[in-house]
Amino acid sequence: MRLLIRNIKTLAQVETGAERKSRVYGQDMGTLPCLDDAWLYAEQGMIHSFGTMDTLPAELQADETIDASGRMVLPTWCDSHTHLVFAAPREQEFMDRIKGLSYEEIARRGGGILNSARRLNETSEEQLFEQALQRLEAVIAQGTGAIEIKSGYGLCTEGELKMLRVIRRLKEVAPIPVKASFLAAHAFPPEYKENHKGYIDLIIDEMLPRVAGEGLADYMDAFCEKGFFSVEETARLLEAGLKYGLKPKIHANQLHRSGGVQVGVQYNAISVDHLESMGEEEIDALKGSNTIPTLLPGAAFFLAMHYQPARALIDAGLPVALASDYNPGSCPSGNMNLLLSLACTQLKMTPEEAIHAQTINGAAAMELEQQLGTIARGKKASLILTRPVPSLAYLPYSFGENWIERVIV
Ligand SMILES: N=CN[C@@H](CCC(=O)O)C(=O)O
Ligand SMILES: [Zn+2]
Repeated sequence: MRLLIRNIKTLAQVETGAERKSRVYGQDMGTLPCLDDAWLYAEQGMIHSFGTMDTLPAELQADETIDASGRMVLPTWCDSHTHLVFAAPREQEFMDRIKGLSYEEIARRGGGILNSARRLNETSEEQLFEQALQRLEAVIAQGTGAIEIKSGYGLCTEGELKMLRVIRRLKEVAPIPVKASFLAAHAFPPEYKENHKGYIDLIIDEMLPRVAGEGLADYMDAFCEKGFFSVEETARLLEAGLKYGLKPKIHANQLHRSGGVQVGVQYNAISVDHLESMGEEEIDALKGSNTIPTLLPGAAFFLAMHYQPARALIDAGLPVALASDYNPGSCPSGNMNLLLSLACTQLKMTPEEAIHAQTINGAAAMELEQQLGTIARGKKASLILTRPVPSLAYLPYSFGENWIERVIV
């Protein structure tokens, strides 16, 4: 299949140099390389060539030609943090929070993640797969071109394996890359409430060997948080994961300054995610590390918490990523277009910074930066074609409007 898109008003996030970017840091995030009045040619799903219309080769033959007059083309979104496999929504807790209960209180009363775990363990693999596939198709239609999905609602060996097998099936059928993270350390199940060591032993001695044995996970995750997994417990889990080749990618500093960022950096995590609760020490720890600070403003929005300090992280020269955190408790939306608006309005990121954070830096937070995240020769032709729009800034500006005409993955 050969595809030619011509008369593109703006082809955004292009890479023209010989060297590939692996991520974009700090103030460089403020500039988005674009070509106006452009064309793009793809063959067998890969970007073959692109340029400005005055350079379009006359002999180019295509099976499909799109006239993109007035429209923009961007790389698809890379959503590096989701909990897309779950059994049921939790709108009752949403109502409880409206009435004044906090997310932490709901969790202490056995709701929250434990509520999702009960429901998941009552649901068959087949049903979970069908529901998750529908959600995946819906987010692809909203522009997501790569996604990471976590386990973490099983909280027992069979439940965790069931979730990871669902993710494996999604990998097999999805038209986009899917990465899997093993998150048994999401909450302590009730029977281990007073025996944390017992649950961590179970994860390390029983679950991990089976997860690794079946090749079910790419990354090791843990919810490093007050009332959940301590720094010491997280360290033990990350070390165990590394022995099986699972690189860390963790939940850190959502509700408190938990030490999660520092322990993630210590174990060379691919990313530390959430970061609502940050100070200078955490930012210093990230400087000079390879760990990507991944911000999840959808969760801060939905839980009405304070937002992540994106400006301070960018000013510190860090390669900030944005991800949806799609899950039934803290962010029941995987819409990356809405996230773009939140990043600009609440985190005070510029549209250019937010686009870097949702494309190349999101790709890097899943180790997919060689395949996705920019418009570059040899990368996947994974593209968002907009409707006619006046400018790039219009995309986050017109929040809630569907400005996507077509997603090509
Ligand atoms: N905070 C931890 N985990 C998820 C939410 C899980 C849930 O509430 O179901 C998150 O990233 O926000
Ligand atoms: Zn999460």
